Amino acid sequence: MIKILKNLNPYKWVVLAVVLLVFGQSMAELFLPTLMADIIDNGVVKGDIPYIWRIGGWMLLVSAIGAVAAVFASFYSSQAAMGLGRDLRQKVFKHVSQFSLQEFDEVGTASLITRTTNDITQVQQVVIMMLRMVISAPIMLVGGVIMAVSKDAQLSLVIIGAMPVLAIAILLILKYGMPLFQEVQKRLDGLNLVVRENLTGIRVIRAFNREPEEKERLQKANRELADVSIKVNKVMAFLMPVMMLVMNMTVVAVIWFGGIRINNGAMQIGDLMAFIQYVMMIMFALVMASFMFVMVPRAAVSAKRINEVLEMKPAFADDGTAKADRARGTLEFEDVTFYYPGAEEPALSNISFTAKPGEITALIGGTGSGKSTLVNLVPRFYDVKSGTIRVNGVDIREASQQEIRSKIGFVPQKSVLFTGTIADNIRFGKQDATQAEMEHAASIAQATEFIDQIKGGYAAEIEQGGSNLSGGQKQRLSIARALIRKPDLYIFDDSFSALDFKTDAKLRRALKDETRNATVLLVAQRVSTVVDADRIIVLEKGKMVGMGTHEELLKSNEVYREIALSQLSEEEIA
Ligand SMILES: Nc1ncnc2c1ncn2[C@@H]1O[C@H](COP(=O)(O)OP(=O)(O)OP(=O)(O)O)[C@@H](O)[C@H]1O
Repeated sequence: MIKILKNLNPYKWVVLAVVLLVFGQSMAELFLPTLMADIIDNGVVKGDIPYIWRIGGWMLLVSAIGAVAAVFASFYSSQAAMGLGRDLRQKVFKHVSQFSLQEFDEVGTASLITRTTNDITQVQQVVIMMLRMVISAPIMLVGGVIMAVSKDAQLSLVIIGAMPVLAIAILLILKYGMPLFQEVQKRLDGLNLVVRENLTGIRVIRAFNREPEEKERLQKANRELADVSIKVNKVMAFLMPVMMLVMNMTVVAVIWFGGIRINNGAMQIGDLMAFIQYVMMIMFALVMASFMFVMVPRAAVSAKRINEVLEMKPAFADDGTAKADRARGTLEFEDVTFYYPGAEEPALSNISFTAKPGEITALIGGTGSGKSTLVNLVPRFYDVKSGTIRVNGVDIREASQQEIRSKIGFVPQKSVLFTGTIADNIRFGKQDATQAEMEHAASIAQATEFIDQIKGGYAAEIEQGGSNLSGGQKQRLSIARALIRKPDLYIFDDSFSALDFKTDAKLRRALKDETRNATVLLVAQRVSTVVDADRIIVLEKGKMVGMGTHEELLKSNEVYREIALSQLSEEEIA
């Protein structure tokens, strides 16, 4: 929590203003009962009307000062807390954007979302409260005690008797409530996960008529969150009544003993009334403090979760400074082995090959054989366990990730588009591309045909995730997005799978010219897509079990022949 509070540094002057204002407000509140006692004892009892007017005027002035201070304190404390929240969200988001995919896998996207939103809001709320209470509660407590003792020291013994009772009650409640707060945030993560999966997977859920089951899953997560929240609130619900009980009993005791003292002539009526108000203030200060004891640990749980993200170091540093321009367009894997975090078996082992400009290197293999893993290592989404990957003749760890990625045109397995127009999405690859460059990229990607037919053409809006386009259309746009960069290295991760055979063939023909001076790494499921590749790498369970041209592999490689035979007829192969 303290670490998080250090982020309040830019708002130190605002915080100081809050401190001063709250101090002023508390002082005004402490002063009022004394003025009231004065009015009663010297004005009302003696029937001195001008005195009542005069002191009444003072009371109004003091109240007004207190009110103005309270309003400004509230304004500035909100300003500081909101600013802190905004800065924290920015900081977390910026930090997360440096993560490799390994950290994303580790924390989980749903939890990262809760941590950047709900957890930060929790901290924000507590900071508002703390800014005001941390100062006012001690002032009211100490000031209240001093004033009460000054009014009647003997009667103050009642307060000393009440305090331990209140303290024990608060401690007991906190002991049961605290562990539950952590659970609430954890379950909120769980609920977010289910909601996210349900909303993004709505088509599949409906197609498989899984709505009732999914509804049940959501209800379960929702119920679990509600249950633990209710449990927390049940415990916390005791807090207020218990405190009110202790407070009222104390007031009753004060009136009882105060009455006796007034009877004996040891105390004045106005002083007793002021005394009661001071007792109330002391008790309220304790209530405020106990609320803080409740809220602060709760926010501390959130602060811990935020810190966990902020302290998480990216699995590898992005500190390379080399320029990736030693051997333009080459891609080299040298004895590369890779494990996913926590996996016992390597996802890739001892992969070596070299690809040169103008060449197409294809990767083929069964599902789960490691094809996507291999291409994901090139833009350094993950780091290799051993071995070296070189892009343009430079070890990708020696250059910055930005430098390496600027040389790559990456088309992922699952097309991801962003809200905006078709043009925005293609220009995502190169922001300053001209209209001509964009149209050229679209035409190579075989996207012109459908863009021309869409109402609005390049200016047509794409909905969230590209939901108003077909799978093949999305794929062609993500290909155009990569082509527009004119990179040294193209990576196509199974990027032609949603295209029909005719478009697939046309696109590959157009690509051949376009990529004449670049290296192409291509993952494919279809043998027909890879037949004219210069080099086909056959993967099985993360190992290279063959490398060569289509003809060479047909003759010499059993795994490849099996894949080919399962897709092409004997005549086509011959
Ligand atoms: N993020 C991840 N964390 C842990 N293991 C993973 C992760 N991604 C993939 N794997 C595992 O690595 C292996 C290779 O997966 P990969 O996605 O590279 O296969 P693929 O050949 O591309 O398959 P497909 O053709 O089905 O896309 C699989 O066993 C998979 O379970």
